[in-house]
Amino acid sequence: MNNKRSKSLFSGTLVAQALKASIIKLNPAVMIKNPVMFVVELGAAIVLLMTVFPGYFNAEETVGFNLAVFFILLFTVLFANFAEALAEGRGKAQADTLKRTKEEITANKIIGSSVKTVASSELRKGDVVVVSQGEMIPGDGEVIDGLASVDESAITGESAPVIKEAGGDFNSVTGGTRVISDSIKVRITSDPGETFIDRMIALVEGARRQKTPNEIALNTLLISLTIIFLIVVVTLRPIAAYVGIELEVPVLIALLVCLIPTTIGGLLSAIGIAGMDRVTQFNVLAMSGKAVEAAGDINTMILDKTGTITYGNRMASDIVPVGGASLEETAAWAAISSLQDETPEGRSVVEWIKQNGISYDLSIGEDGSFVEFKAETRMSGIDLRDGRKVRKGAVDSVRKWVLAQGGAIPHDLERQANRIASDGGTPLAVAADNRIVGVIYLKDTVKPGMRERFSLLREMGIKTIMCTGDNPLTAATIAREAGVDGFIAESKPEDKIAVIRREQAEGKLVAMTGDGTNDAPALAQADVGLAMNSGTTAAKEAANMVDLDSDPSKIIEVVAIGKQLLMTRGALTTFSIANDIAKYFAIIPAMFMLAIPEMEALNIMSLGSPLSAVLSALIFNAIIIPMLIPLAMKGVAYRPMNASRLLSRNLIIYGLGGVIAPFIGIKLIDLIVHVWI
Ligand SMILES: Nc1ncnc2c1ncn2[C@@H]1O[C@H](COP(=O)(O)OP(=O)(O)OP(=O)(O)O)[C@@H](O)[C@H]1O
Ligand SMILES: [K+]
Ligand SMILES: [Mg+2]
Repeated sequence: MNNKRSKSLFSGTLVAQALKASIIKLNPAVMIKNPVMFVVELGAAIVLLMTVFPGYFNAEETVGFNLAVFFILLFTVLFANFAEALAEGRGKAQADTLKRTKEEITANKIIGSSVKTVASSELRKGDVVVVSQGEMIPGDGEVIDGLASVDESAITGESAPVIKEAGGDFNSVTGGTRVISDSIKVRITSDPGETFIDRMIALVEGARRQKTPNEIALNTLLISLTIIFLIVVVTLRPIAAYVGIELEVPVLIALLVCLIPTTIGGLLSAIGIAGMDRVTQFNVLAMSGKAVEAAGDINTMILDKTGTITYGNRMASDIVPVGGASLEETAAWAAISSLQDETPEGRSVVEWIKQNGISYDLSIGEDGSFVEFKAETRMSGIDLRDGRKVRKGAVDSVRKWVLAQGGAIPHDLERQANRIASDGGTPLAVAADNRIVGVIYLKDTVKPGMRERFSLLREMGIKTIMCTGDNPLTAATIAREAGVDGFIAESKPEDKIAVIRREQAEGKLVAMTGDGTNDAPALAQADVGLAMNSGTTAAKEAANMVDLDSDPSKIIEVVAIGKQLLMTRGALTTFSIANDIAKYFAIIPAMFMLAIPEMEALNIMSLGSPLSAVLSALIFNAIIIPMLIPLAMKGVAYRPMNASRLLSRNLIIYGLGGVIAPFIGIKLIDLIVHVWI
């Protein structure tokens, strides 16, 4: 995984800021948002009162013990606050860097036929500005005229400039990035305060962080456990009193805190924040924590062929005449149909012909009207001024088009096209008027390592479906080569949304990537929609994640990060609850030994004294929180495997580990504590 923005987890300033924040967070009005920890804080307050006014509570003999309990409880809360503050701190640091790029800049706003200099904060949706070489783009928008190379490193961290041009899928620009050559006219698409950088700042700062449904469910469980143990402990006192055992309030509070799920209660929000942070470090902006979690639960992943599974720079690598045409004739028509086709495919056709030294009469194409490539028609070409029409495109589309013109299909077309397709290439048929003259061989290569990545996804139980506008034979070849589970060929943009709906109807969660305006509905429909930063504004607004590096295959890693987040939360919950159960067995005998020394037989751990046993359990309960902070922040070690194997593995490691750890920990702490008591 690339980690361009990664900062050290425990850098000095971050720790110092987090320490300060953990004290500020002691404010009960803030603590109440974390009910488990709020109970601990309340317990600390009660014990403090008993320490300060011992006479009032009949607690003269135990002032020292009470004071110790108070401090341990206070630190338990501080440790939990520190975990959260540390997780938040990294986002805050990142937000500060972003804010610097947001400083007020001036904009050249076009009003009528004149240009007026205004502050960027005065720009509103629909305004048009000119941005020239060296200037900062004053707001998010779409290029409506011109072409420029733009340095987007302020938001992407990537120093290589990107080309932005009017029309097509590369027209969106982001405020705060810089034009480094040429000049463009930009129509502003967002009002102040709602720009991409604003959203990014809010995201990394966690300002809009809301609890996810999973977190809410887990929190409800933790609160229920807390209430149950509160009832148990409160009723324990009269029951014990009935049989003649008097249990001191601080001891009962210590028992309560040991029993309630403080470990996960203290780390829960840090785990969530750190999970989102990992996605951000990976240069992907997730609009919500919910999106990251959904990524972890994905069952089906829809991937484009061209550019996602393959490199996507489909280049003409051969031209094959059919129907008795000569190579020169075929090449000439291929070139003329591509003269104004600015797609990489179109440019590569002209380039191939030039490189192979084939000359043709350029003037034929003069004054013709260009027919742009569209995913719907799967063709591009030109209508010549003499009335003739030239097309190139997907073989079945061109075939239909020629038949509609009253033409015939050469008998060798299918053989040549199939040969190219079964090689994994894309055949483009070339037609002049009603005659098919040949086939262009567009070559594309599957990115290395795809097969391994898809088999990892399969192990995680995720089905991959490749969607392509290409013909079934090419699609099948690439699908086989890349090792995807299924494919859909000759798919139009609207077919993607149909696939998503079909999968969702079966109860599956679906992830997809996209960049075009026509991907927007599908991106919105998918549970996880990852838009490319290079893509259109519509795509970026519909998606719940944006990849700043515009690498569609990153969706695979995003899913892994989501899984890791869910696993980390599950593992630490298991560990926390297992811990509490173990502490129960350590502390209960000690409590009763306090009242009835004959119960010494229960002291199986042979702890120093009842008081030191209680304190040791409480100290262990506190320090386990900071000890687990690195794990909460970095996530548990992640290996792709199926859900049930993962569950049993984690139950063994974190469940069994959670039961054993307190016995060892408490025993060790008791050896030290006992010296003082
Ligand atoms: N510039 C072009 N001129 C004419 N036809 C083209 C051009 N580019 C692509 N095609 C044809 O149109 C088909 C659909 O292209 P499109 O870009 O929509 O899908 P794709 O790139 O093949 O698939 P994917 O959805 O995986 O990106 C291609 O398979 C090809 O046959
Ligand atoms: K606990
Ligand atoms: Mg495409």
